[in-house]
Formats: sequence, structure tokens, C-alpha cells
Amino acid sequence: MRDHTFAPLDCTTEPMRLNMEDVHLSLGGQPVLDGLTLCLDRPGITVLMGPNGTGKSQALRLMHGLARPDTGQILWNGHPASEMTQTQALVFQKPVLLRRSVLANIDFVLKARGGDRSRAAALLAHVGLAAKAQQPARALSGGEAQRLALARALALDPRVLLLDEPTASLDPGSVLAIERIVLAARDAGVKVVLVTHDTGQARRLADEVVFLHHGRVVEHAEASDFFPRPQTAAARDFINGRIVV
Ligand SMILES: Nc1ncnc2c1ncn2[C@@H]1O[C@H](COP(=O)(O)OP(=O)(O)OP(=O)(O)O)[C@@H](O)[C@H]1O
Repeated sequence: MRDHTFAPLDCTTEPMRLNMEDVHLSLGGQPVLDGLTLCLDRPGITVLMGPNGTGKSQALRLMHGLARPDTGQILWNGHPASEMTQTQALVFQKPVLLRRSVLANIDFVLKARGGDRSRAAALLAHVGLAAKAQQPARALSGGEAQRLALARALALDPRVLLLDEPTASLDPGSVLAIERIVLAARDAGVKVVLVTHDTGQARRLADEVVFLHHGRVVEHAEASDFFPRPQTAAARDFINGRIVV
């Protein structure tokens, strides 16, 4: 079901496909991604999981073309990720909002992209922030700020939404509100790649799961297979809340 707040996608465009091929990345002299190979070719929500420091955020940055790997290829539909940033939006755990009103934060993005600025109010309504439109964005609560960041991302009409722990340290009500927005984006045809440590959230949202360990993909499976039948000890321990090193 498409939502009226999104510009219609061209149904003839091919689905978004990601190919990461033998990607290596070192930071500060330490290997972070160590031969990461990943093909995402199904629509829906892909959840990236794995222990702390295993390279999930860096993988997301590379997917978005914000950084380049030392070696290896990252292609979206055959094009280098660095050429595809306009088709994507990345939302961080701690969004940086403009020192302006809530509405002005959306308007800024629509204006910069040459978008239809009359959509700003609808986007705010979509994320439940219509009543806060004139308030300073920096006075929003953590959950509200994250919903504004999502509205700002959706204002870009992304074909791919990259989310880096968007609900970390939020209360259950805020988590639910954000999950609803993510599901609506998925249902509107946006490809979602979500990093989360919250196994419950992964179970609620994931269509497929990619499990990273030590900078590599060690499992990639449909969510309906991954959770009941993890194939590695690391994934099994992670799902069961045991410490994974
Ligand atoms: N700018 C940097 N300089 C040096 N090392 C870095 C830099 N940024 C990240 N790292 C290191 O890269 C590794 C992977 O970091 P990344 O944030 O991608 O992991 P992650 O899986 O997302 O972790 P978490 O679950 O804790 O968010 C970590 O060991 C981190 O310390």
C-alpha cells in the first residue's frame, strides 16, 4: 500500500540490489571489514546484526557511499555506491537537527532537493509531529527527534533507507512509533537496511537477517529461518542474549 506522503515510485524501475564484493576496510591501522561479501537482492527490510565493533555502522557508511573501502567493490544496481547517494537516506542513532523549527527542518530538505514544499506538513503528520511543527527542533525528545529525522529522510524520496540503531535508548512507545514508520516505508516500496542490537525489534521487522562477526558476513538468511535455526554458534549465542566475543 502506498502512502500519499511519498512521491510515487516509477513501477518500471528495477528493484534496488546491493553487491558488496570482498570489501576490506581498516581504520586506525586496525582491520574493520575483512573481506565482507554481501548481496542484497530482495525487497523489504534487511536487518544487520552482530556484536559491538563488528563493523555494522562502517558497512552502512560504505553502502551509502560516505566512505570508500580500501579494496573491494560496492555497487547498487551495478553503479558505485558513491554515485547512488541521491537515491538513499541514512538516519543515525543520534540525528543532528537544524537549529530551526520542526517544520523548517523538513522544508529545508524539500527546498534543497527541489521537492514539493507543500508536502512538509503531510510528512510531519505521517510521523505524528504535526502538533510540534512550530517548536524548535532541538527541544524535541529523543523519540520525537528520531521521528523528525525519519520524516526528513522520507522527504528525500529514497529508494533505500539506511538506519543505524534508530531506536537505541528510546522507550517502548517511541520504539513502536518508529517501527510503524519503518514498516510503512517498507510497504511503500522502500528498501530498508536496519542496524539494531534489539533482537525483539529484529524479530518484529526483519524480512531477512545479515549477521556480521569480525568484519565478515557469517550468516545471511530469511528471518523465518535465521531466528529458529541460526547456523553459527556466534549467532545462536547472540540471539539467546549470551556474550559473543
Ligand atoms: N574513525 C575511526 N578510527 C578508528 N577506528 C574506528 C573508527 N570508526 C570506527 N572504528 C572502529 O571500527 C570498528 C567497527 O566499528 P563500527 O561502528 O562499524 O562497529 P559496529 O558493529 O557498528 O559497533 P556497535 O554495535 O558498537 O555500534 C570498531 O572497532 C571501531 O572502534
